Amino acid sequence: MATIPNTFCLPLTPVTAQRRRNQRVLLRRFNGPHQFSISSIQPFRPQFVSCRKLKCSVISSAYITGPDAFVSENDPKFEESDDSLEVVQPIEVISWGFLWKLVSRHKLRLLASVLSLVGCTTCTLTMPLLSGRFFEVLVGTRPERLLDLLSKVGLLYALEPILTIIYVVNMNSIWEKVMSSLRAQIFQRILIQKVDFFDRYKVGELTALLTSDLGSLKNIVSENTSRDRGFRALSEVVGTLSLLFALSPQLAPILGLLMLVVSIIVALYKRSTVNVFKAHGLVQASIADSVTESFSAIRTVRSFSGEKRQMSVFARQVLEYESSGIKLGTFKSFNESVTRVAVYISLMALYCLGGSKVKAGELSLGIVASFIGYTFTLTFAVQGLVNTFGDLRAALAATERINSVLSDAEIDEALAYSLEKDMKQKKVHDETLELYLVNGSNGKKQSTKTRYMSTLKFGGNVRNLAETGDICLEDVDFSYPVRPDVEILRGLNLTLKCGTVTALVGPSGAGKSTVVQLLARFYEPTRGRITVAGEDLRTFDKSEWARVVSIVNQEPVLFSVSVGENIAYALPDEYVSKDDVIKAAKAANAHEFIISMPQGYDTLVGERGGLLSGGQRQRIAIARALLKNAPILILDEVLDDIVIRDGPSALVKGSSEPNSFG
Ligand SMILES: Nc1ncnc2c1ncn2[C@@H]1O[C@H](COP(=O)(O)OP(=O)(O)OP(=O)(O)O)[C@@H](O)[C@H]1O
Repeated sequence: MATIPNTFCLPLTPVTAQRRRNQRVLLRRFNGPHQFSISSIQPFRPQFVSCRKLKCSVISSAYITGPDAFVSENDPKFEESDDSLEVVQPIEVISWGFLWKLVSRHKLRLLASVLSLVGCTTCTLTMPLLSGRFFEVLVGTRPERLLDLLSKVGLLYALEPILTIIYVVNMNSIWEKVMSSLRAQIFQRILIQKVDFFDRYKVGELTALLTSDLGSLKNIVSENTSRDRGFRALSEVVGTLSLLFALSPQLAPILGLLMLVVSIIVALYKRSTVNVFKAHGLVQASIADSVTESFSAIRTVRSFSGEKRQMSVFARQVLEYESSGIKLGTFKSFNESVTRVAVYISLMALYCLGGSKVKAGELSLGIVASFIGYTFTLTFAVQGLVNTFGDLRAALAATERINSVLSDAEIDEALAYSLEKDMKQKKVHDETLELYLVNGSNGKKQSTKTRYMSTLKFGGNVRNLAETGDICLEDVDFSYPVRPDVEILRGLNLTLKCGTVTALVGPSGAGKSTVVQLLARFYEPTRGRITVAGEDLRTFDKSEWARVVSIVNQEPVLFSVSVGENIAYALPDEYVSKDDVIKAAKAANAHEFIISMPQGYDTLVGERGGLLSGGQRQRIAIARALLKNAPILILDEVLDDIVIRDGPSALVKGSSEPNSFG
């Protein structure tokens, strides 16, 4: 494993006597391969500055994710792209155009769906007509053989289910494929947001976008392919009305009126329940939120005996859910009975008017019987159609929610470009990623991307620079985007000398971890710049930069896979041999405890690594960082007794394992 030219420790707070002793150990031990320096950082007294200034400095269309790079000389690469620095309008994640683009990729299935829909509707609408004829044959007013008529009815009964299968299967397949692409696109879109986006939204809210909101969109087709819903209901309503006016212009208005009344009733029902539905949905979401919070913080709940409190919070929400559910039920029952009343009135009108016309010989018995059949067809179809409109409205609201969260949020352009570049150059060999390769509908965005991608410096350079050059923070100011009026860093100048270990010390909240986040480019300075070998970090492809920085965080997070897989995550796009994993674990002094676990490297670590101790988690995180073999290693509050061995170079923080350093 290569040496670590730049090592940056961020450990020492609060600076207790014990820790001071540890620092000395650190110093003594590092007088070998590395030089060691300690920089101190003082908390910056928060100042309230004008937000206007900060807002203006954000250039959303550029790959520069903070303000303009502070470059002493004119950089031709920046000038080339000047004309495209105008603000790009927020791009809707889900638009009609994009949906159509996804749907139209399945033209054959679409054709099969349309043809089978026409077939199904024809069968359905012919049935009441044949029932009418059946009565006429029975009473002898129609000179048709009963067997012929029954064979026609039998044919329709056989055809309709077959066509229904073709229709439902194709519609579902198209929509499932569309939804998969959409889900993948939205997941990717969330993944490439700037880090402050994740400071703004709770995980539960983001999860809801991908689950319940996209679920509403999915339902618009998957729950509306049955006979009385969606396109089938629409085609039945249109078909029935046309047929009725052709059969009997005198009776048709009765059913036309029925249709109007039923749709008004259902629409009124929907409208009056909008708020109850909304409240119901919100309570449902907050139940999910509170369940996630209770279970993920189960140890905190236990340690404070907070079970009763959590139970009471949950029960309050469940009761709210129950009460909105009961209200919905009451509305539903009114809707059902009023609709029935409308149907019965229409039937009575049909019996009276139709009966008198049959008696007067103006209308055949078969037509009146068909009309009675069409009454039910029309009622179910209209009800279904209005319900489908309700679903459509829910889907539109969900789409609006997704768009409002994601369209205005700022994508981390630098990350998006490098990810797209990797995928386009097929650097990532994974067939499942094909799902993400659907271009959005915005061509302008594409051309802006391509232009900015060309302004990034050649990626291969980054590693060389990081291995040989100092890292300098030059006059850096920083405020977190969620609290733009609180300055965390002001005018910070710091040099991390190449080939040395630098420790940053300071009181809690001074901004040490913030410096780490800036070095990792999770955030960009609000003023000033960070350079490596004199080059502004913002001129580098973000993924390339991520490859040259390894971080072990204060609270390292592990994935709920095996220990070995967690270490191998250092190189997520590459094949990592078990030998390399073991070598890294040994260097991080983690090998012994790993092999003492029941399944060794295959032991599962649980959610967020919860089945391991904090120290074990950190050792695995260090092994992961070492396997990455990045030229810059950042340790943020690594436990005092953690020892890293790394071939000729090593970093020790803490002194409780005197024999672990060779
Ligand atoms: N994501 C964030 N959004 C807004 N403010 C933040 C965020 N993270 C940290 N802060 C604030 O920034 C300040 C500096 O925090 P930072 O974590 O850098 O301190 P630190 O020196 O590393 O502290 P410690 O030694 O306790 O870890 C604190 O006041 C903190 O509240």
